[in-house]
Amino acid sequence: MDGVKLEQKHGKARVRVGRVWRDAKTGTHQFVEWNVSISLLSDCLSAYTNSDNSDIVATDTIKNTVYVKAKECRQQLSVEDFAIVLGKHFTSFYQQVNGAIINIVEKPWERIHVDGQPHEHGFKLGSEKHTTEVVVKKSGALQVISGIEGLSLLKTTQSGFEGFIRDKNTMLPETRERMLATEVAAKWRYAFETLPASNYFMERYMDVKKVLINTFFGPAKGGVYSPSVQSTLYHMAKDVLARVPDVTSIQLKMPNIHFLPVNLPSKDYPVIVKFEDDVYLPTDEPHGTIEATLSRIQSKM
Ligand SMILES: O=c1[nH]c(=O)c2[nH]c(=O)[nH]c2[nH]1
Repeated sequence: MDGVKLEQKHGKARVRVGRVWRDAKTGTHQFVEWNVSISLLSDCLSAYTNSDNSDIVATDTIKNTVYVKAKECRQQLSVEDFAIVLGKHFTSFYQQVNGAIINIVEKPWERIHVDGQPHEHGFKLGSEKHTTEVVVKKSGALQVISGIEGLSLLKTTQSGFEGFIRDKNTMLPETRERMLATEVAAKWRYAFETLPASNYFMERYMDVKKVLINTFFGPAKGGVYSPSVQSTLYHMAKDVLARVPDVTSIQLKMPNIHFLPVNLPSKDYPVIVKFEDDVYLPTDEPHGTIEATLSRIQSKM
């Protein structure tokens, strides 16, 4: 049809795979669980316009390929490296495929310790998740975004919020003493040109996570004062760019999860509960939404 433009992609979402690697010498097992979503950018327009499926990679084949490639990876690898393996396969194996977008979320299985000893084959579920989005072009060009989801952080003091706009709808009192709680979701982009060495992505993930946590809390003794979620978020992003040189930009989403002071006044008695920075009502809804992206000049997120 004249005067219209068709843009399309297809793939398979939420392909779940668990992979065990067994070391026969030591008896130690490694384990990961991944949730993989794949979108292919391919020349299959006639499937849409002419009922001709001859250029389609079936989404069922896409799903099977996840298991084939998981089997072929003989050593444990990061979500980023597995996404690159998949993206390279689809863009090089199929003439029709010009690009592949791979998203993976890793479930946080952690090795269990029994009597202080790492268990050979026992794991328990942790909290925050390691994520990635990799775009592979037919030329082999790569874009890698890594991320962390569900990093729940809370401090019981060293947080306040003052000096904001006051109008007829404002009830919130100013304070220099409150709880600060959030569930950090971060995504960051890398600057590398060529494929990095193995372990690179795991190491950078640990680096970024450590900076986010250290900057949120400050020193173990005394902490650091937060004048707002916005300010703390900015310092966290700035410290990641300062301390992890390969990261060119970072996006942080930090909901402000409120802990409301509990005051129970009474008509008949002096007061039932008087708030003294001690008893709170934890709430999920509603929550503040605060997010920002910090980039080195000339990089894009
Ligand atoms: O750190 C905060 N930032 C806000 O934008 C905000 N708004 C609000 O009601 N409380 C807070 N706290």
